[in-house]
Amino acid sequence: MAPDLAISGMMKRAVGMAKQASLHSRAYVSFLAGNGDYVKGVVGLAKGLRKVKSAYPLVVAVLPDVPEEHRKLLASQGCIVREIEPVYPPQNHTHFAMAYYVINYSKLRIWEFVEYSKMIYMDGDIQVLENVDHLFDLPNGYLYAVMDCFCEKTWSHTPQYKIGYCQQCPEKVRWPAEMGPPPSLYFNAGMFVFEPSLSTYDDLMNAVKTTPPTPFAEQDFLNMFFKDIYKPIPPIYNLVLAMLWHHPENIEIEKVKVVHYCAAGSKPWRYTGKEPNMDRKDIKEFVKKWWDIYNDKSLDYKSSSVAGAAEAEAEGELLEPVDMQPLLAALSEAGVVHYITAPSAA
Ligand SMILES: O=c1ccn([C@@H]2O[C@H](COP(=O)(O)OP(=O)(O)O)[C@@H](O)[C@H]2O)c(=O)[nH]1
Ligand SMILES: OC[C@H]1O[C@H](O[C@@H]2[C@@H](O)[C@H](O)[C@@H](O)[C@H](O)[C@@H]2O)[C@H](O)[C@@H](O)[C@H]1O
Ligand SMILES: [Mn+2]
Repeated sequence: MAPDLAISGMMKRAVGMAKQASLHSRAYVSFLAGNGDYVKGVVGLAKGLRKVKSAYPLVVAVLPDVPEEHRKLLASQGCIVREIEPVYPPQNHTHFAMAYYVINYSKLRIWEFVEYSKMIYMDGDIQVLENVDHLFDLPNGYLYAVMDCFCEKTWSHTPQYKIGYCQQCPEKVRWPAEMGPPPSLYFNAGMFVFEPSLSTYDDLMNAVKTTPPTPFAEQDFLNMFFKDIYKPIPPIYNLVLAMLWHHPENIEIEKVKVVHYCAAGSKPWRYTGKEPNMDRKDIKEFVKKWWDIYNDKSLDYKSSSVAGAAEAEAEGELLEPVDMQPLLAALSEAGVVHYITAPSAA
């Protein structure tokens, strides 16, 4: 092959690697605990992100109790599996809205994933229907998430539920002055855009040790902790399904990009249609969308090395390992200075 062609091929690879490396400073991240069926949710999310051609990988923070078989399944779907240690809130007699919520405090470990400059957290019961990579370009320094709704029975312990107040419709039942200031804007912790940081992580770990647990566990805690830098984003980025029957006026269903199957009975992999609201046409359609993605074999992960090598083989050009140093030197002379230097050959 003529030298200039060889160089251009190597240039392409170098830029590709640098792009890939710089892309790697961003990732989606989910969370998996236990040996139950939530792994299906995370596999579904991995396939959904592939379907919308997201440019970023999906990291999955797994607790030690996630079996090897589930970790292998996630890796086979292209996920980057990272084991984390559990995080427990201080002991007290709080009744969580759902008993299992206590394990959700372990989500806080993702602030330690500082090899990524920006991440989008998504619960395993979330599905992405349209590409939302542009959220990574939101200005740094804030936590972005969708406002939650206080109208489900799970909120019956709260003053806002008792008086029928919800931040989704603050004019409908006004917050009475005699009850002091209305609650701060409150986000659903099933999806949020954040920046990993060791100092924030340390502050979170210290704060969680001294903050009495409350019914919505880590979601309440995260809302307290990030109160001053929380920025609401539109509900199309995390459709908490209960919004469909409590606040349909706030939802443009055809514009929904991310669906959060958090309403009781709405987890697609356990769906029976028997719980309240689960026989709704829109719920059935969202559950079907989830299953269509989950069952779509064309969305299974084909590892780039396998796929790439197969394509290269097909093009009669086997991918040889390339010494990137001369190229990176050439790139730096050409002013492409922000590349990640290839690992030294030694
Ligand atoms: O047994 C469990 C329970 C929860 N989760 C993870 O914790 C997240 C939060 O729990 P869930 O979505 O059930 O809470 P909801 O949003 O329904 O309140 C899930 O999406 C999973 O990612 C898990 O992996 N195993
Ligand atoms: O551990 C607390 C959880 O609290 C949140 O779920 C709730 C919340 O959305 C309520 O508003 C709904 O009424 C309820 O159904 C739903 O389960 C998060 O989605 C989840 O990730 C996790 O933080
Ligand atoms: Mn959830």
